[in-house]
Formats: sequence, structure tokens, C-alpha cells
Amino acid sequence: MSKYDEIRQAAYEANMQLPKLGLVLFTFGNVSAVDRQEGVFAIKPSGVPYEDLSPDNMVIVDFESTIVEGSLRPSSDTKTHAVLYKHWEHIGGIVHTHSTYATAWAQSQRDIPIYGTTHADYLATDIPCAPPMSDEMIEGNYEYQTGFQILNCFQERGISPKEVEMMLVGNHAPFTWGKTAAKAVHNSAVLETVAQMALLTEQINPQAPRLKDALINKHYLRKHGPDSYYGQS
Ligand SMILES: O=C(CO)[C@@H](O)[C@H](O)COP(=O)(O)O
Repeated sequence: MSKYDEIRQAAYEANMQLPKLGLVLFTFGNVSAVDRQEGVFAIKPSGVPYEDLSPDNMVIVDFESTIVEGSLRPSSDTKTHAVLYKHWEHIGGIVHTHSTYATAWAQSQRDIPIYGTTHADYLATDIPCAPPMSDEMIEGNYEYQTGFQILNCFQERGISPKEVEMMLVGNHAPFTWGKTAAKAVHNSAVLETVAQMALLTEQINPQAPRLKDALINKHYLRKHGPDSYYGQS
């Protein structure tokens, strides 16, 4: 028994959802689950195929990305997860994928506009895309800087990571988060679906109108309002 068994299991179960939901190919992507009391998180080992994952080979690292328990190398995105856990104290789990449609929007460096109520059920804003890294950021540690690309984008736009639990990193791919690793995976699946719908919408009608603000708010509050199941869970 290890005191990290609970987050190992949570991270393992959430990682295993990614291939089941068609959000990753081969060893793309990674999920982590945090234990804030211990100041550590469990994350997928780098380069390990999903079929070879187990709770035991999840790597336990601290918020400086130092390995606390585990023999394998932690995900190459570990520093990005660590930056977000350090600065956003409400999140319990983080997911990074290279899911096709969300990654295509990230590579196009465009926010995903709200075209319909599916999107508005989860987000009352466009899905933000952080601008690509500056030259000086590229000189630094790439994964560490990716975390600050995300933080800076939210700060500059004045949006809350409690309301918006997903985003695209320009020229890279999506990151999502949530109160638990399972919720973060749910958000990754919603993001991929909304990204596909938005692309098809623009292909069918390049002048497709955005959803009206009044409808955006109505739908978002219906799903996230204080008396809704999703809002309380
Ligand atoms: O973003 C990337 C590669 O661009 C990574 O997320 C890989 O997709 C997975 O790397 P590991 O977690 O296996 O190190």
C-alpha cells in the first residue's frame, strides 16, 4: 500500500479513457491527478503505450516536477501540468491530448467560436487558443513555458479557469482540466466534439452566425447553474 494509491488509480483510470474515447493515437497525450495535501500528482509515464499502463507505473511527482515515487520517466508534459497545479489551486486533474479536430484548431491558431447550444452547454465563451510561444519562451524550457502560455492567455483575456476548463495552445494541441481527472477527460471529449462541429459548420456555411449571447447564457446557466446536477457535481 502506498499513500499515493488513490491518485495512481485516478490517473490510471482517466488515462485509459483517452483511447476508449478516440482522443489519442499510440502514446500521444497524458492525464494527471493531484493530491494537494501531499503536494504531488500522479502522471502517465512518457512514451508508454496505453495498453501497458497500470496504476503502479503512474509516476508520482511534486509541483517542481521532481520524481517522488516511480521508476519510469514522467510524461514530457509534466512541467506544464505542474505549472497549472501550482497556479490554479481548484483543479484536481489535467488532460493533454492531440485529438484531431481540437489540434487542427490549435494549429490554425484560432479560438473556436460558439456556433451552437452544444458548445454553450459547457462554455459561455469561445474556446480560447493561446498564441504560439515567443522566441524568448522557446529559448526556455518548452513544457514549463507551455504552462505559462496557458496562464498568460487566461490572465490577458480576463477569463476564469473555473468557468473555462479547456483551451488550445497555438501550434500545439489542447489542454483541459477539472475538479477531478475524470472531469478533465469529459472536458477533452466535449472539446473534441465541439471542435469537429465548428469545423463542419464553417465548411457548410463560412458565414455561419454565432449563437446569440442571450441563448449562450441561457444554455450555460441551465447546465452550470447552482441548482443543476453538473453545476453541483
Ligand atoms: O505534446 C506532446 C508531443 O508534442 C506529448 O503530449 C506527447 O503526445 C506525449 O508525450 P508523453 O506524455 O508520452 O511524454
